[in-house]
Amino acid sequence: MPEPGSTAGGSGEAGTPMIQVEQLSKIYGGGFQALKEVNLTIRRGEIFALLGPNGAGKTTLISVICGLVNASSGSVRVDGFDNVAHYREARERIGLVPQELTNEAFTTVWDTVSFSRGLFGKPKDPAHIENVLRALTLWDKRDNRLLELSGGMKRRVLIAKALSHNPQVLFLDEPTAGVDVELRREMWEVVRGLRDQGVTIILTTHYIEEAEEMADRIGVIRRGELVLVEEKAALMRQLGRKELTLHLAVPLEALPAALSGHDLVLADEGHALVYTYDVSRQDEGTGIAGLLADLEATGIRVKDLHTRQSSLEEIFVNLVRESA
Ligand SMILES: Nc1ncnc2c1ncn2[C@@H]1O[C@H](COP(=O)(O)OP(=O)(O)OP(=O)(O)O)[C@@H](O)[C@H]1O
Repeated sequence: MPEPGSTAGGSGEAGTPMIQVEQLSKIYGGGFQALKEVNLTIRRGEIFALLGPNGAGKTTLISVICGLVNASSGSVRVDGFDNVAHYREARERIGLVPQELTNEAFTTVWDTVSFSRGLFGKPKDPAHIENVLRALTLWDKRDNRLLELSGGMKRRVLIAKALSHNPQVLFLDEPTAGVDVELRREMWEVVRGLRDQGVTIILTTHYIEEAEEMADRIGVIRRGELVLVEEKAALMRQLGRKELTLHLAVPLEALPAALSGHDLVLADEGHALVYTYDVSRQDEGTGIAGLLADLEATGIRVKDLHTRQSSLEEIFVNLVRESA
């Protein structure tokens, strides 16, 4: 690992991790362990979704990475810089979007975003602030006071503030908590646009739909432990199960013994058979051919059939249940 300040440290080189978390633990004052030996590498330019139930440790993890909460043990590097020994270098690479605006109702959009940049000791850069406001379609509102803005615009102001000092990585803590569907989609567009401009994005969410829609990779945290980190597509493939529903021409009262070797359930008051199989085992065969042959041999006629892939939501629920 390059030492901070060396040629590789903070070089923004493609291929080097944006964030590296090693053996990170956090025990709060009262003795509660909120993080347990978390290891996590965030790649440059990805959208990483940290998913977990209430109280799992999501906010604690991002707070420690951002240097707002001290770790009990372990380390965090941001662009190669240790976030304790080289706090300043690490922190200036990070933008943090909190859930709500605080007490700035009478400030204008322009002033609040410019002020945020100043907090990082960065020289004024009106051209950059203009770019940020334009990218977030806030330019026309630059002279409006925050209290005059809609909920969606306020959320975009939070992002503009976090981007004001040119961070390379943006943390969004529950970016769409409590917002309507339309605004949620608008936020997703904004986040995708930022990723397209090269910003690494880490978001925490309760909404599986949000992770499914947005993320390149997904981490699932539960009781302070990172129980899974996986490419979204691979997660869907590996853990996804598919269901084949066979609608029967003549309803069955019970499952015939001849079919007991298959993973079948009688449904829809005997009008359907539901067969479940692992998508990941498709290479070895799904067992569907054998099932259809056995159905024919038993004289069961199938009227219609359809398949359904389980959603990330089901995968997530199963995962959390399994690690309970
Ligand atoms: N300052 C603190 N002192 C003691 N315990 C804390 C403190 N902050 C958080 N905790 C506890 O640590 C655990 C993790 O909290 P955290 O806020 O990180 O969870 P979260 O996953 O972000 O939850 P949510 O989705 O509800 O925001 C919780 O049990 C919480 O009560």
